[in-house]
Amino acid sequence: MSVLDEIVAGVREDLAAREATTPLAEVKAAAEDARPPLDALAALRAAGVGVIAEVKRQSPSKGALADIPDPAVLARQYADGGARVISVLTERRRFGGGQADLAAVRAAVDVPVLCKDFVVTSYQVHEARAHGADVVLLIVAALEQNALVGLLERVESLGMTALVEVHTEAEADRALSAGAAVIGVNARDLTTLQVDRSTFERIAPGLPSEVVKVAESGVRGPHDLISYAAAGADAVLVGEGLVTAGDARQAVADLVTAGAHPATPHTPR
Ligand SMILES: O=C(O)c1ccccc1NCC(=O)[C@H](O)[C@H](O)COP(=O)(O)O
Repeated sequence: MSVLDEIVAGVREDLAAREATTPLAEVKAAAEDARPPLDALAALRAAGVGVIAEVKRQSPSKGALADIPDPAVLARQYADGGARVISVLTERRRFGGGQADLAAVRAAVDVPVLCKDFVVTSYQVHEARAHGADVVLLIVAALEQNALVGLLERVESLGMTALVEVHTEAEADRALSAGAAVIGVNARDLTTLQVDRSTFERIAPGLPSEVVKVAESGVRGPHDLISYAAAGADAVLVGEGLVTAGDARQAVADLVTAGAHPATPHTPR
């Protein structure tokens, strides 16, 4: 069983427990009552290379990364530093997150918020919206094509944006045929957990120019953002490099400055 399979199996168990206590109708009603979603697509299409800053306590590859007792505090630092979107890892078993983190971050900032989880059913999409998500991650490797198409439609029908994550050219083709407008190329191989930044350089040039391209994983400082920008990134998604920085606001601001610098390559979408 791959790491991804193990994570998804745990997610399904946790999901079954939530479904047993909170019926879908209740989650849908909460989603309808939630503050309307922010336009993350517009935010990601803004000039310069944007920063998606992630609330990440721990990970399968690194174990414990940061004690984050109040994700709202960290999210405010990210927003003050100029993050365009804030990503919240809501998976519990391997990342130490939860839906409550998402709701806390949503209430604390005015930028779009990404629900970063291993979404396999529409229940989770409604749940994400109910907790204030504006963007939902869909990982191609975790989904059959019919499920990917259905979940993407569900995300968009609720007014949110789907960030569709790929690791290979074949997955990128599936994301495009599902209709993804925002594609994240994750440099972390979900089998070995190794980060190889050249994955983005290999896959991004094959994506249509109108697709928003997000480089995920492996950004440890402005030089990595600039390399990803040179390969066509519109945004970078950063977790470890920010949660382990002494000053999260400054670490985001340094990336944002690099992303906005006239010498940093970027083609407006
Ligand atoms: O981070 C992991 O170890 C990991 C393992 C298995 C599946 C997903 C994983 N991470 C999720 C992410 O995509 C990253 O949190 C995100 O891209 C930020 O990466 P980084 O800046 O390298 O922390």
